Amino acid sequence: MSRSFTIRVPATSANIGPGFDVVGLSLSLYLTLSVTITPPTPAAPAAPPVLRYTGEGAAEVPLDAYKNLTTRVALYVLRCHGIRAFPANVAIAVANEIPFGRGLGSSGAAVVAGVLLGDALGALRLPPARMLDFALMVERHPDNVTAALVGGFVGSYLRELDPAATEAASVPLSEVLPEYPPDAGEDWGMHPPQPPLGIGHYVRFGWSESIRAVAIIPRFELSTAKAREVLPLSYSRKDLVFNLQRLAVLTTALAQSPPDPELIYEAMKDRVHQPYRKTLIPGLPEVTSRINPSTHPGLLGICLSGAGPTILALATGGFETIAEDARTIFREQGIEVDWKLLTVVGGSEVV
Ligand SMILES: Nc1ncnc2c1ncn2[C@@H]1O[C@H](COP(=O)(O)OP(=O)(O)OP(=O)(O)O)[C@@H](O)[C@H]1O
Ligand SMILES: N[C@@H](CCO)C(=O)O
Repeated sequence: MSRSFTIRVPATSANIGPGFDVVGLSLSLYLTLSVTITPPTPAAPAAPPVLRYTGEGAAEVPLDAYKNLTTRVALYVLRCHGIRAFPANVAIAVANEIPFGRGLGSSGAAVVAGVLLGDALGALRLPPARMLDFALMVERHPDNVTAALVGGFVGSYLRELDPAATEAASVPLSEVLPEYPPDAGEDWGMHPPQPPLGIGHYVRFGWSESIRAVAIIPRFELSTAKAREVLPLSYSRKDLVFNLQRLAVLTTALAQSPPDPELIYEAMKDRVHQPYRKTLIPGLPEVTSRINPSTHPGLLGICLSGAGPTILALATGGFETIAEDARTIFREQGIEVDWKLLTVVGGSEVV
């Protein structure tokens, strides 16, 4: 008897202005994996996983299960539990709505989908906290993966680990997710580094039902790695206090009904990452200053989504005007955009 299940993981927007590497929001675009496992028969003998892929990223994503990010994460989870290989005859049809490298958490979704896939294929029944540990061994900042896993508006921190656990959690990614060579022997990669217990901890904040997210998505990719390279290693006390003050207010202000635009617009300003990323995203300062609650009724606040280049506008109305005016500002810089009106959704599901 064949077995089928579906994994659905939402897009996410990290930071929301001042909450760099801390807060994330799950949004209504999905990475969906439809998985079927068929037991081998004499007519259909055991075969390695077959991946099919449609939607965002289809032209560039590897379909070899030993190279694809999601299936490599699944294999990492399986091997950490002593399971050498994928079950025979696994077919995975991926449908992806989350654009790659735009600041909408595509890699976080792929990693979370991989953890859920490994858990389901190995019948491991890992609790969510342990799943988060596995996701954090691959994507080292917690904001996207936590929101993608548990859903909603979420804040998270990484626990301070003892020296042994710190070492375990800081092994190079190439050791966690090795490129499985085609000629690898049976035992190759069988002893990957185990995640320490309880790396990430989170809390879900309230969210006002009236708030929607307008994602203004430039038609170019910006890798998170590149957008992190431009950030300084240290910050002034003034800039850190600027962000802490705003983040403390923002986490409660977005739950209030009705939400207060004056409070939220100021609370979504940032001095930790956006000022440095403007060199990679022409038009960023203009969009976030020229679109404000005075010029655009309904707007609450506006920020870079994750590492960019997407801009996230939180609003209770005036969505189309906000998006079209952002389009005009980006066009002045020679950048074309698409936009989507999104809602805040629940976390990942396996059904
Ligand atoms: N569904 C997927 N399957 C396989 N690989 C993926 C998938 N989604 C994303 N990736 C990989 O992740 C890369 C994008 O990750 P990156 O961290 O640079 O951006 P992002 O996650 O979209 O943005 P951000 O982290 O700022 O929200 C892609 O180029 C691709 O290599
Ligand atoms: N907090 C991360 C999110 C990337 O998805 C960053 O801004 O680099």
